[in-house]
Amino acid sequence: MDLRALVAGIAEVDLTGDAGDSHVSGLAIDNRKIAPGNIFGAFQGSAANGENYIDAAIQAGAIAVVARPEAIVEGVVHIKDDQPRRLFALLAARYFTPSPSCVAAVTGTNGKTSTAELTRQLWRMAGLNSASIGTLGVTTASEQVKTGLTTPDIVTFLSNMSGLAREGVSHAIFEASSHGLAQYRTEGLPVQVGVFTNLSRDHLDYHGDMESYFEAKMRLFDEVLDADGTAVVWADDDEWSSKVSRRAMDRGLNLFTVGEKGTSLRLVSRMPTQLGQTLMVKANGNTHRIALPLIGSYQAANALCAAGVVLSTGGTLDDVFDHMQRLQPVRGRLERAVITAAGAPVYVDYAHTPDGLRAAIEALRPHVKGRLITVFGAGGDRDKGKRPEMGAVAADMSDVVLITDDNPRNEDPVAIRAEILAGAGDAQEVADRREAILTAITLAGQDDIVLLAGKGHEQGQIVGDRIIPFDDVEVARECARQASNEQVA
Ligand SMILES: CC(=O)N[C@H]1[C@@H](OP(=O)(O)OP(=O)(O)OC[C@H]2O[C@@H](n3ccc(=O)[nH]c3=O)[C@H](O)[C@@H]2O)O[C@H](CO)[C@@H](O)[C@@H]1O[C@H](C)C(=O)N[C@@H](C)C(=O)N[C@H](CCC(=O)O)C(=O)O
Ligand SMILES: Nc1ncnc2c1ncn2[C@@H]1O[C@H](COP(=O)(O)OP(=O)(O)OP(=O)(O)O)[C@@H](O)[C@H]1O
Ligand SMILES: N[C@H](CCC[C@H](N)C(=O)O)C(=O)O
Ligand SMILES: [Mg+2]
Repeated sequence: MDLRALVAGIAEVDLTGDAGDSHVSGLAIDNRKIAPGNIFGAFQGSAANGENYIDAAIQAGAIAVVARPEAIVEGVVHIKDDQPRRLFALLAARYFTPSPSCVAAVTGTNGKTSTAELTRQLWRMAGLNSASIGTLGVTTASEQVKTGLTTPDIVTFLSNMSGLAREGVSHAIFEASSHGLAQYRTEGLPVQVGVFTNLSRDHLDYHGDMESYFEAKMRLFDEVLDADGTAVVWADDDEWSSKVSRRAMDRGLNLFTVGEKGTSLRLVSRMPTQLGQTLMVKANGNTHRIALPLIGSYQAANALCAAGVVLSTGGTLDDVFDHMQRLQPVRGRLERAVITAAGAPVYVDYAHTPDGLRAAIEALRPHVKGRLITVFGAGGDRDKGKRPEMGAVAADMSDVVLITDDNPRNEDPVAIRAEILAGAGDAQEVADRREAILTAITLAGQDDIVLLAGKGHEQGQIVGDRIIPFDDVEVARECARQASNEQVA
């Protein structure tokens, strides 16, 4: 495609001479990734100003630069816009084609990865070639490739979407994080369904306050979703659900509400069983019984949101409810890592917000006869205000709490732990995560349950710029072996 064709109808650009005839060979938002013939997107970011790299991008062969009108672009085409990220996304979407014919997006503080993964599974069980893009990476039926972020940058996102379509994927769902939405990382391709799971405290370091955080999420329904699309809304978030539904209705979207207060899929009752739960769900006037093989009300919520997506994209009630009974667990979400020699199950969960921690503990509580022992920390370079709140939730709802490290990044781990401890009453502090896990496992008796929260599927502990290999599930198994050997010795 030449530059003239790429910008036509999207941007007003001065293409005097033969500039419009240049062949566009790709797009990049980082000058270090520019190849000859690329278009460079120069954006002002939170750590750097991309406009400072315009000259370097041109040196590397950029033929055009998308940037604010006031940026200085010399010698190549300047594609000017006050919102360069938005305009760049539109050009990238025209470049990276085709895309899967059916695309859905999920936003919310917690439950995005789970809802995306469960939707992918339900589509697949319906015989569709499906994929998801999110925290776990790009996932298809046969492989998983990490991207590093929940919502990848726009070039990675759109190039992956078109790659999936070329491989035959017809149905794709992606996680729209608030950072991703605010930075226009997922624009340009048609999105038929948007899901809202819930909103609670997280990422206030970036968004400032809850209203701004909420508004960032609402871009999904206000702008990203197709005008004739469907909003699947979890109806039981008392503070935010009705606001989301109203936004969706104001824009004339189809509304599909799910939950105890939902009307499209009404959760009538929920009974925990040993390895899962029985849901009674009312839809189209009939009540259906679903044996969901996942524990915890939060997993029921995510599974019902996933059902909402599939039902909004052509699935039938009977099929979807039947398939829900065969869902596989999502990696690192209430994953049972091991049962200790004493008989205590050890669960790994990705809870990294106060509300997530509450949800994970509530999920396990019906299964605890003795004590619930919770081990967790909080990530560095992230919202500090959530730390004492997480401490308070863990202390109020667990019988024993061990505070440890979770990705300190560039912060002092001692200070992070102190901030959690400020809300956590008489919680114990065990700095080293492996030692904390071993302590919990050694403490746990046959009626107890251990919860290792915060890292879920993660494979490393981020300390400064280093990533030290660390997998909660593996470490739990190793510690269980060690504790058992020490008992025998
Ligand atoms: C705060 C944040 O969201 N940062 C992300 C964002 O940075 P930014 O746009 O502010 O960019 P910047 O680093 O300030 O640089 C500005 C521009 O200059 C360019 N640049 C920069 C340096 C250089 O040498 N050359 C160059 O061209 C950059 O490519 C960028 O376009 O875009 C970058 C490029 O895609 C990301 O790498 C970066 O992720 C950082 C590492 C990060 O930690 N992000 C986290 C907070 C994040 O995005 N998390 C969300 C939510 C997680 C969840 O709750 O699920 C996610 O979606 O993962
Ligand atoms: N519907 C829900 N309601 C409350 N808590 C939930 C819900 N779903 C998940 N959680 C909690 O949040 C954790 C993370 O879940 P998941 O990975 O699905 O969320 P996410 O929104 O993708 O998170 P991230 O923002 O890191 O991408 C879970 O391990 C669980 O503790
Ligand atoms: N996507 C979330 C993941 C947090 C996971 C936790 N282990 C941490 O490092 O804080 C974030 O970037 O805030
Ligand atoms: Mg996620």
